[in-house]
Amino acid sequence: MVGVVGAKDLPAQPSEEEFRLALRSGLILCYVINKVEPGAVSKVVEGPCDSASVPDGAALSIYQCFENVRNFLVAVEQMGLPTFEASDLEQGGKSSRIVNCILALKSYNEWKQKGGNGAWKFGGNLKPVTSGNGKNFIRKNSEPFKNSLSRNISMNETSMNAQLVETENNKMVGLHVHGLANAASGYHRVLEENRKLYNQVQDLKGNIRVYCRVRPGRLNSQSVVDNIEEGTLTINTPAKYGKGCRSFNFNKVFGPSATQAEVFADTRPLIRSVLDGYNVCIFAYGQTGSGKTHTMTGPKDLTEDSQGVNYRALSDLFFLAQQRKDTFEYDVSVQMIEIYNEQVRDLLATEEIRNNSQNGYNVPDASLVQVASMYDVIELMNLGQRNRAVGATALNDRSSRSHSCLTVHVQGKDLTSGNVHRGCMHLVDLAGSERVDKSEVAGDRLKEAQHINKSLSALGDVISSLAQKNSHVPYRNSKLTQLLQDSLGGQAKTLMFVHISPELNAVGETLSTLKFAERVATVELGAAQVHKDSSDVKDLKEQIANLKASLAKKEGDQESVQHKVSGSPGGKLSSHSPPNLQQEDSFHEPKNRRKPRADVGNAEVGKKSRLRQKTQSFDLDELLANSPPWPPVSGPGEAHLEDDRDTGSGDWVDKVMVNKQDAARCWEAENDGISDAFYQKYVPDSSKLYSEQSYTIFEGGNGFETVTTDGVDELDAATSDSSDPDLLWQFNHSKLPTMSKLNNNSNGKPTKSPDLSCKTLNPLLHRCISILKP
Ligand SMILES: Nc1ncnc2c1ncn2[C@@H]1O[C@H](COP(=O)(O)OP(=O)(O)OP(=O)(O)O)[C@@H](O)[C@H]1O
Repeated sequence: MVGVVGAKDLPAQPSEEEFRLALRSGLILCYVINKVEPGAVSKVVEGPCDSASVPDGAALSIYQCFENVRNFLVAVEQMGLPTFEASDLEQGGKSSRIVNCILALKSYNEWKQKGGNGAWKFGGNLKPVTSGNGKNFIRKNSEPFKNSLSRNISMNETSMNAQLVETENNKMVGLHVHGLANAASGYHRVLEENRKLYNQVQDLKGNIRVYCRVRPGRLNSQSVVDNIEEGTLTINTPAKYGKGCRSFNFNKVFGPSATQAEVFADTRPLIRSVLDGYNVCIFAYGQTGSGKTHTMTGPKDLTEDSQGVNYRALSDLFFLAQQRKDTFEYDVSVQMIEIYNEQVRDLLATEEIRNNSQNGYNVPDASLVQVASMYDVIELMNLGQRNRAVGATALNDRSSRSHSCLTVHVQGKDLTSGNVHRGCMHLVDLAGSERVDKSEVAGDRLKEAQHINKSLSALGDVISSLAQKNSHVPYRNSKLTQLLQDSLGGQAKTLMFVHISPELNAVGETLSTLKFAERVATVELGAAQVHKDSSDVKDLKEQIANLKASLAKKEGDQESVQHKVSGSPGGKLSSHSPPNLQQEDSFHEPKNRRKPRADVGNAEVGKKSRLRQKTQSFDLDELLANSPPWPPVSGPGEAHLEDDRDTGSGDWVDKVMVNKQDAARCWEAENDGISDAFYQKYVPDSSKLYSEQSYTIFEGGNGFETVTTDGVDELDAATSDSSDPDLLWQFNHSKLPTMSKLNNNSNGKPTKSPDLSCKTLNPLLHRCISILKP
């Protein structure tokens, strides 16, 4: 009988929607009875059954229950329904089992419809007593039972008829909702398109991209996050911070349930950029314990799914490089450093290189390790992680006490044109800001916290200056800002992941973090530029090499003639030569100089044992210079240009950040005898310190020399700026003294190596040319 109702009112092959509605209203009971034969139901079962009152898969369970009561019970249990006594259902023949199963479900539905409070108990009053088919089952039963059964059935019919009416209404509502959903999805499409366009405009302007990630809340804590929608995060601010809701807009907001893969998906295009020769910086910012390390590296127990941005970025890089292998040959190497208590430390050094020097800026040699596969990278990153300064605070039992930076250098050679692209990527996990009272730190931890907060505040100052397009940007106030200078003030593509903790007790830090992040998003870096070394440049370099060789030869000849004439090494020609050029005369490159990256090798090695670790001259300047060292002159309207101009806009000079004020400081430092290796390398000519058009080059042993920009000719232009990367690379790295060498100097005073920057190159080339001119 029950089946008759179903047969009358339901189509033989209901649509998914009809099935769903029937499921919701309980009509499915009739339907299932009616459609007992396999196929009819199973087809629908595979469709969506997003019922509010009957969980997904209910239909499958109902179907299964015809076969086996135990299956039904298991399915019911799997659906999260309360279980009931199997004995209630198992007795009797197939039909009685079916009826009981159905009544059990029916009873469950009714209980749900009434609000589902308390524990559900099987409310069926049917006691199956006989075996046989359904007809026998009903016919053979006692009068009271029959009455009870027919009462039940007629009640069911009435309620089902009512439910059918409701179903009609539901259909109408369903259609209406469907229309609304369509409109909403259209609206979201428009929003998405707007956001894409907005992002494109931002890219063109070179804005720093900001993605916000909300960590899952701690157990039993109240969340301040009111709403997350695409790029908007709304925070419920408590009275203390001006009660109400405050919204923040970012390029993207990831909620607590966002997976590592989802977070990385929006970062992926940047990885492609590195291979195309752009500089990229991805850094994680946020209060301590807000999830920075989780995003950048992953949790302590790492699995493939939980790997953070660092691993995924490198993995993608190798994947893309492999995809392009027919057209490009890539060479990838990595460095890992940390800035701990304002000291830069190498995280990949296999020996203990922890700095215990007392004299301030003391940087160990940093290892640049060529990698050929993810395997290499994972090994290195594990090593780096182990070496990282980590400590427990009240807010995070594995708090990073330093800023860490994984730098990836990529050189790609276009196999067709011979052009070389150089990209560099900084992946920075900043130490978390913390309120020392909250994190309950003391002693060393307190000192660390103070350093961390100080450097983050220096970062804030830099961001403010950039946002306001100030002429002076105080990069030099911390190692962190020096490290990020290229990325914040150069033509890099920069992405900041800002992290927040959703707990109410962190709302103060959350709001200030979000305000800071909004500020960061306004910083315009100018459109990023690709770093490409064309074959023209290669020709020029060859010419320079020839000139150098000829110069060396000619000078050697002249000197020997001079010796013969004067009989002394301090002969006439020599004494008239500019003092530092005497030191640099033949451009001999030191034995330990870094090889041009093209010589380093290619990315074919894949085994652990073949990791090649090169320890080389390093300090922060070098780290910075290790990014392709020739970002071209900045685009118009950029705040940092001012600083560049101060220092002659030369890219390399830009990197060492010597501006007038800094130069003055260098000079003071020098004269005060302050042992500061950073300054020691870049000692200005005091007499020319404030001359508008003068550029300082380095002490050559006998004094200082200053080169003016006047009369820069074509050759200068070709060799002094971004177009001559390899030379700059060599000179920057070859002639700078290593910090370890500086520290080991027997008289305790650092040696001032003669240095050659792009600026020193120009007069030398002039000189080459003048000497070589007939
Ligand atoms: N999105 C997330 N999903 C799951 N767990 C997370 C998430 N973000 C952070 N956590 C967990 O929260 C804790 C703190 O995260 P994490 O160490 O990454 O914070 P942090 O910002 O790097 O802190 P600090 O600045 O002190 O180093 C860790 O146990 C981490 O696994």
